[in-house]
Amino acid sequence: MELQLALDLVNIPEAIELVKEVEEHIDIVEIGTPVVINEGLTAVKQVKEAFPNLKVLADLKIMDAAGYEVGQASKAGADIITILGAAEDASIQGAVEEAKKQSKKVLVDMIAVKDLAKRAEEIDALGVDYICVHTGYDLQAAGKNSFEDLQTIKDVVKNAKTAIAGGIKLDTLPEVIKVKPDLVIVGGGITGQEDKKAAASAMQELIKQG
Ligand SMILES: O=C(CO)[C@H](O)[C@H](O)COP(=O)(O)O
Repeated sequence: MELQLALDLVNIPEAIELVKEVEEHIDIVEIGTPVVINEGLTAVKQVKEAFPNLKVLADLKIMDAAGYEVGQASKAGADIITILGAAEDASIQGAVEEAKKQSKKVLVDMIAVKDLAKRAEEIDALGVDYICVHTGYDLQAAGKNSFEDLQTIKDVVKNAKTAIAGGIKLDTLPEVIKVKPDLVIVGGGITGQEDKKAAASAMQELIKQG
């Protein structure tokens, strides 16, 4: 099980400072969608250059022109690129094809997908690397989470790794770990803490214990 730090509400220098604090406790650093919107793919490039030993995920949440966008993110140094589960199969296939060419990985974000089991099964057959259940900020605000959804996709996904994101904190992490995702994605649960290093370290420890 790996730990991904999601960076959403920072600029590039802040992202680099934050990763410095926690780098020994994380496996993947995510350049979040708001950061890419604000700063462009140069955020991916600069973070990858600063931390060549960490995997960098570009959270582009691709919906169309997938092959091209995966290509651009790959050029910038992303190791993993996200596409939406709601995208057309042709787009997901395009993303997978380009990622394979570039020796990169594709994570499918299932945010807003209604029939999770059916879509996860379909997407799993398209050869993606990760399928991620995700409660975004707008539904977190309404008190929702994806903990039950993780089991739903684990029941049908046979090939891809499974991942979960959305409001995971130290006190809810044990509930997530019980379902055994391959990847746990945490933003505010680390970045919103006074002692970010301690939060990341405690999460890493729980994950190691499985
Ligand atoms: O993709 C995202 C929002 O769309 C976030 O990166 C993801 O939800 C993780 O952040 P947090 O743990 O703060 O919810």
